[in-house]
Amino acid sequence: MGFQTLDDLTVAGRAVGVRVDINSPLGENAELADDARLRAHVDTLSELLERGGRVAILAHQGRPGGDAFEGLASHATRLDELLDAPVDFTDTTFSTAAREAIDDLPNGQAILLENTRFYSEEYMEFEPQRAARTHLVGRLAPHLDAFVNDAFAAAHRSQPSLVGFAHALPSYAGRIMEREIEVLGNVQSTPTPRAYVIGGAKIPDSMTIIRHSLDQGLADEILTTGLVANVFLLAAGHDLGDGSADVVYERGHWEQIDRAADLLESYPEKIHLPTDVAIERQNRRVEIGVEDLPPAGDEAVMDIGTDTVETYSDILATVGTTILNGPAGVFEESTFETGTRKLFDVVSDSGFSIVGGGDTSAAVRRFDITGFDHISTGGGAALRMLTGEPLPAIEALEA
Ligand SMILES: Nc1ncnc2c1ncn2[C@@H]1O[C@H](COP(=O)(O)OP(=O)(O)OP(=O)(O)O)[C@@H](O)[C@H]1O
Ligand SMILES: O=C(O)[C@H](O)COP(=O)(O)O
Repeated sequence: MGFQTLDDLTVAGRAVGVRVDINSPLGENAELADDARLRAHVDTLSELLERGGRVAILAHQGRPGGDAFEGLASHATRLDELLDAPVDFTDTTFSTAAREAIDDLPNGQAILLENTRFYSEEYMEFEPQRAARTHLVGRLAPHLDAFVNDAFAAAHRSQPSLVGFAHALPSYAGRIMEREIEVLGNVQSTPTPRAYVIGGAKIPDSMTIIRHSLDQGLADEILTTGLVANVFLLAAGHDLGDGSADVVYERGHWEQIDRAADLLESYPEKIHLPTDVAIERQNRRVEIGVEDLPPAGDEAVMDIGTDTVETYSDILATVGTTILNGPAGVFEESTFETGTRKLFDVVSDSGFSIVGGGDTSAAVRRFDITGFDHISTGGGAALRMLTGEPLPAIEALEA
């Protein structure tokens, strides 16, 4: 690995800035609705605190203008509960008060600084050298002895707190970052044959993963589900009816049908499409074979069907590794959760299994499925890593 880890860092008595990704779903009153990302960082934070570090935690929440763009007070309260050491909060990020609070931190105690994206520069992307000259990094770095980046889920952004500190201070990968790079960056070393189960709604990213994994010889089987499968079914000449076609069209994915058609032409034996699908008819789930498409009126394809789950399970029983990204259907609705629940269950029992994606992880938690070998904390970051794209925050750690 071309970067240093916590094993290389002298912690006791030193002020350590730690960038985490605790960007989380919020409830109606802007309170934390899911603490999974906070729990994921407990290992790194506890280790630094137990080793006597004075820990200043940096994080973002939401995007400027978005619904989830809120402060981090409730995140601090939850971190304080999750960690054995006290976690304070300051409602500014790099003001005099915030910097004094860092200077005054006793050994083994932490403070969470306010949402980094409250400051305009943090929502811009820079080269590390330039990011080091932003107000956020420029004002905080002199109060820190070292920087730890554990925010793998945001590693695809070259924003100041993610790449600038790495230029200004001795820098180290946190435990999440280390493990994600080890697993997602070494897919080529996992047991073969490999199946990629690709679903969900991020069609362009999914097409890129499928193309990359097949062209690089990483994938032996591609099992398509979710909206991704709908695009492949359209590319294969199936008429999905107005309901599904409208969804693909409204989300601007119409041109992705050509990419799917090219993939089917290049790899006809490796790419698998659903043989049956679930549609909504009079508020009930009805399964139909793809030969019976299109459904009536604006009925939309919302899930894969039972036969497809069985066929895919037979393939998964023969592989050494499965990489899973994206739910198999609209799992948020109980009528259409079956495909996702059953298929995820099978994947969790098959060889070595890697799961990535925010909604995918949410589905894993919702159905309480255990047994996966690696559940990535990242959505976009995991996707990019799986397609072989460099991630700026990791590159900054390696520089
Ligand atoms: N057939 C379908 N029609 C419409 N939406 C679908 C269908 N199948 C799955 N979805 C939707 O796909 C969404 C999840 O897709 P997405 O690609 O965002 O997952 P993810 O990769 O796990 O998440 P992220 O990349 O955001 O971290 C869910 O909201 C689900 O309802
Ligand atoms: O949730 C995520 O994917 C990360 O926290 C990055 O958030 P962003 O997509 O708003 O940059």
